[in-house]
Amino acid sequence: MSDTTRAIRFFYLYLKKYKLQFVVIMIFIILATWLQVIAPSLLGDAITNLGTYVKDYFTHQGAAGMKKMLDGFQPLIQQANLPGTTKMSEVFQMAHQTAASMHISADKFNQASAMTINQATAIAHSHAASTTTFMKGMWQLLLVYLATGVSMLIYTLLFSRIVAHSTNRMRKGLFGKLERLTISYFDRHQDGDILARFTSDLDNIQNTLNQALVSVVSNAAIFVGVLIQIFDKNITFALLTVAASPVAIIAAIVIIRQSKKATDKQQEEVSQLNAYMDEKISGQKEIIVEGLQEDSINGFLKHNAKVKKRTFAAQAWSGMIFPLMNGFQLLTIAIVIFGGTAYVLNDKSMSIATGLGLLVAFVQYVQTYYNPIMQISSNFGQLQLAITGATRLNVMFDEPEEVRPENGAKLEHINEGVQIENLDFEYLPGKPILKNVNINVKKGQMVALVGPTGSGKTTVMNLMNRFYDVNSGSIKFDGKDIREFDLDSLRSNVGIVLQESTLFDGTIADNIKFGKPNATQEEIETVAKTTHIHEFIESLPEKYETHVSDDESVFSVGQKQQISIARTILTNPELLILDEATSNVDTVTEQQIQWAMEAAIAGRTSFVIAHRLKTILNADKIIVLKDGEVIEEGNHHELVAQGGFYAELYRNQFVFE
Ligand SMILES: Nc1ncnc2c1ncn2[C@@H]1O[C@H](COP(=O)(O)OP(=O)(O)OP(=O)(O)O)[C@@H](O)[C@H]1O
Repeated sequence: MSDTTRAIRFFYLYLKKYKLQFVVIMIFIILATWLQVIAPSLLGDAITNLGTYVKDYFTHQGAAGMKKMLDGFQPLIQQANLPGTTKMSEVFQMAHQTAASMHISADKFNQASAMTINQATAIAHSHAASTTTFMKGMWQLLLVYLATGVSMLIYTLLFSRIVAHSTNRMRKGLFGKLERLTISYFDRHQDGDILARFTSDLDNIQNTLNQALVSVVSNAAIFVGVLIQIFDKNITFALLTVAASPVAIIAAIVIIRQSKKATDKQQEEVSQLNAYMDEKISGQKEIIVEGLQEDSINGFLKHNAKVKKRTFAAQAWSGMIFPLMNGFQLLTIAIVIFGGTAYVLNDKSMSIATGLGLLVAFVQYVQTYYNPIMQISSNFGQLQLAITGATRLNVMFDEPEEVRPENGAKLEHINEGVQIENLDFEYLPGKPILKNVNINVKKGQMVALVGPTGSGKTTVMNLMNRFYDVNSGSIKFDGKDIREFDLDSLRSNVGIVLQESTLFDGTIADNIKFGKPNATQEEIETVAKTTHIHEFIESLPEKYETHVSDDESVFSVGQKQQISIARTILTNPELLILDEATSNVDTVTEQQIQWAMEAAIAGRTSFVIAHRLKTILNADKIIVLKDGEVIEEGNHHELVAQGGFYAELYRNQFVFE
């Protein structure tokens, strides 16, 4: 499936809910388009009406009208030799008398005067009619502009609402998905990359839906509407209007293609720069320790220079489209004026006012015709970003989720113990990590896992609460495969203290009661006392209400682990897995961690991944792992007596410490 098809499928899934709103939006887009299309025509008509109105106005008001009227009376007035100030009724009266004295029959006189009066009345009527037509045209135009604005406002508001709702649903869906993903997804993806899906990818989709999509749909409608309208109005003028567009469209396609290539390269460079910065920010302490700041800056400058180069290229290509289309628009206006004037002058049957109206209307049409082409081409880059965004979100949505057994049994207690049987596991196909591991632990026993780095100790822990599932063999609680338990109940009964503890944004109290939000202050303080961190917390000005986060912590690494142990004890898990902190901690903290661990382990079935062997001297069982295999098993004295790998390890560490 192509990226565009996947993106369309993605948008369909999220937008199909708003079918009715889309129908209303389409109605208003079509209405606004139709109004915009007829506006130039109405403007042309108004110009024609204005011409007639002005002509009639002068005919009626000006010299020509007066002359025409007076022409009829001229011979009579001259013959009567009257002063210029005489009123028309007096003139008429006198003219009548004079005509009688000149032996002009009353009939003839009446005929002549009636002709004059009719002429004046016709002019007055024509003037009144053209005034009404002109005013009506102006009102129509005003209403059309007003209705266009209102229609655009309605569909834009409706669209904004849909966009806000749908992107909100996308964000929620994405976060929900994130929570359901397997741990291996997080192993394979950098934090920055995951975060980018929530920020830049969603932003691109939101901006495109908000601006570009409405614009593309309405502009495509306007384009079709203008085409129909111009060919309906006048074929010669319409042909003149579209004459240059094939060349314009070919030029636009070429530029858009180049622009897309340049934008892709720009984004590649931007993501490389981001990855570089991500790496340097998280490793800043090491950079300072090693005095590598200058190298770090030089590396940054190299990436930044590449981004600058690619950004310029992308901007140059995408910036070209607008002036180019503007040029085609101006060229077409010139074609319409020259070609149109020649056509109007050649067509004897067309009045000057009609010709002028057509010219004005088509100069307007050229703009309405090119505007959509310009808008669609300039929105293409934004559309491309949204397609990329939707594709990236789709990829995340398609990731496999944790397998949750339907109607899985609720785990409440572990009454007999934990059995790991013939367990094989590999993270990556063809690279076995654990090989035929067998461990049997009775309820309440403490088992220690020891072995060199990379021997698979943490991996055993990862399998115990189903971060990963075994490839073959099984892990059983009281003889029941852990894959048959409801995942939430399994995890809430398996407490894990990780080597590197995390603090969440909130107070110290919030952090301790993380796994049991309704814990009382008394319960919180009890576990803090058990893990020997209470006194330190009490020494802080705001005590348990001190604000902490993973970045701004008041705790040392060892103290963080004490908090983490307190947090785990509070949830009172049936099985405890403890990965001892390897980081250098001072002897006082080490002793406090040791006490905290002992308090956590007491009476509980537990696995301890030990790095300092003195932590596990009292373990009921010590499992020695090497290259993913159990090579020795027994308690401390038995293993020392065996004189094998463990005895060697113990001797080395003892000498070292
Ligand atoms: N997510 C992963 N994807 C692929 N390989 C992994 C992953 N996690 C660990 N490994 C590999 O599995 C092997 C066992 O790792 P594991 O973390 O279980 O060792 P460990 O005994 O706990 O080491 P350490 O004492 O250093 O914590 C190592 O070779 C490691 O590189």
